[in-house]
Amino acid sequence: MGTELDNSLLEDILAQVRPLIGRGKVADYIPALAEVSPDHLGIAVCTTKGEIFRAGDANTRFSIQSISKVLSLTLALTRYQESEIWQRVGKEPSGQPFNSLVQLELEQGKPRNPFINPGALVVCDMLQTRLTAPKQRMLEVVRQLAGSADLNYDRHVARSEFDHSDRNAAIAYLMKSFGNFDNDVITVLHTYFHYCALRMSCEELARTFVYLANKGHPLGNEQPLIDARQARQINAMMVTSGMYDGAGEFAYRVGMPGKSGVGGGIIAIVPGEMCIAVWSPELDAAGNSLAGIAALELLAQRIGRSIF
Ligand SMILES: NC(=O)CC[C@H](N)C(=O)O
Repeated sequence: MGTELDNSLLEDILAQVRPLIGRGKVADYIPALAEVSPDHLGIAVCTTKGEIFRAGDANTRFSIQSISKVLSLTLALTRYQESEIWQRVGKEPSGQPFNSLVQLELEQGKPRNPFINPGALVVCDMLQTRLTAPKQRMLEVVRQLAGSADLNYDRHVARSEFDHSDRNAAIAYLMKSFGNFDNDVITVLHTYFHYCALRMSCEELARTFVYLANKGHPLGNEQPLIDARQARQINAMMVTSGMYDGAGEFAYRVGMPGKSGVGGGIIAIVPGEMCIAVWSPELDAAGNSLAGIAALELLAQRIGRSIF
């Protein structure tokens, strides 16, 4: 075991990683994301008992981007048989950038996993089929999980991504050409971009995703969102695919299931114990938060946690 977890430990960790700001690059392929100041740095922890620890900009909301891919998969698991999902999307790491088209063509339009863009687009296509109002439903679920009734989409970010959607549109149309996409591409892109444009703080993220540390049980809720086995399976896929082409490095340095977004957020899970959320907008070459990974690495060392 290591140092006890408290707010001052988190403050200390942020002070240690702050000098890394300036070494990464804020995502600019979605212009609205480039408007965010690179100086933000926040961390929050939510334990399965509901204790919250925080430091820095833990309560500032930002665009969660691909962290939403975990939420869309979770929602799909509540609406579909598992076999229906896994016949359309795989469970293997891609070893490619999150928005790559190459593998998708070679593998007949079946995405490697639900955490790269093609996989998440297929999952959103499935949600579009089964939910009458997929954007509204997601908001209800996330507001409930985070305990924040005023959580919302950042329409400016969603619009900006829609205006620069050629690559994601190409991915969706390619899958449609292989028969792995049922709904209107533009409609599904719209849903997907809104999910990515959810604005949440580290504290809200840590509360929201603690169900993955708690056998599928959201905070303060007797009813599980998904079952314990499914929570374990999502964690396993986060280890292999949650950080794209940086998954190996992240497993090596941090040793926890993690999921990143190009807004600079990362969630990490210590099964049975806690969810940690970090935010620093500058990214490394794989599109993961540079200082965010460093903060998680330090925290894992200081509290002596790893799943390995
Ligand atoms: N890795 C990410 O966060 C990418 C999400 C982003 N909305 C995209 O589709 O490109």
